[in-house]
Amino acid sequence: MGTKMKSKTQAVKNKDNNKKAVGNGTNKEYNGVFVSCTFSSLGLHPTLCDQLRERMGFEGPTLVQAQAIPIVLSGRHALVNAATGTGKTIAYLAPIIHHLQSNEKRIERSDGTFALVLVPARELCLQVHEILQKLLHRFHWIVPGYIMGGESRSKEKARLRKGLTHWKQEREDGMGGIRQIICVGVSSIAEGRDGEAFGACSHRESQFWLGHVVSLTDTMQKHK
Ligand SMILES: Nc1ncnc2c1ncn2[C@@H]1O[C@H](COP(=O)(O)OP(=O)(O)OP(=O)(O)O)[C@@H](O)[C@H]1O
Repeated sequence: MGTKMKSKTQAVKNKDNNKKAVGNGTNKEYNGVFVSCTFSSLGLHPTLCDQLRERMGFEGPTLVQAQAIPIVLSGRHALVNAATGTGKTIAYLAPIIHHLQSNEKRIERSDGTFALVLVPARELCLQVHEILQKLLHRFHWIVPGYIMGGESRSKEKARLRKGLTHWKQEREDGMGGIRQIICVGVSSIAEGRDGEAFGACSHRESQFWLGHVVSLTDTMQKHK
């Protein structure tokens, strides 16, 4: 990430909030949800765009992806609020992969964890992990993993010992060294704490917050 971290969170509210992207990935069937630009025009790496097309079957971005991806790529914090099923998962995963693969010196497992995604449910954790595995097919040096309650602790320990560049977990602990934090379903995670801040979201909407802990470029420089 070449830009300096800015302190303000950029709020992205999908104007077409009621329409869902759920489907087989064929853009033409979902007019109003998709925009006419391409993933590469948003600034994403060509290989990543290929993966989105070939592995996921996505020919172009949804509206929320087109609105959020350039903001996240620019290094700003973002709070994205849109109807469920509008494609928010790719809106935060694609920029993370873009940044992690963009360093001249490939990151290694021993460099530690760079990004953490906090999700409110086990099922979602597994879904996000599955998407990451597909998107990372041609970026084999970026290793995804997950930690969640009810799993074998020894397996989790073994995964952590080997090193995870990108991992998801259900709870917030052990965050040292992480540069990007994504909270999915912020209102459910924040419930009982400062949940009121997100009280304006209706039940048909969900949101994620993505924060840059420090500029990833600065971190990468240390490893050169
Ligand atoms: N660019 C795209 N082109 C075609 N289909 C897409 C695109 N982006 C996402 N989808 C599909 O849309 C569906 C919903 O995406 P996703 O789960 O990311 O939405 P979401 O906004 O994160 O939903 P939720 O708020 O429920 O977590 C999925 O089936 C996904 O494969």
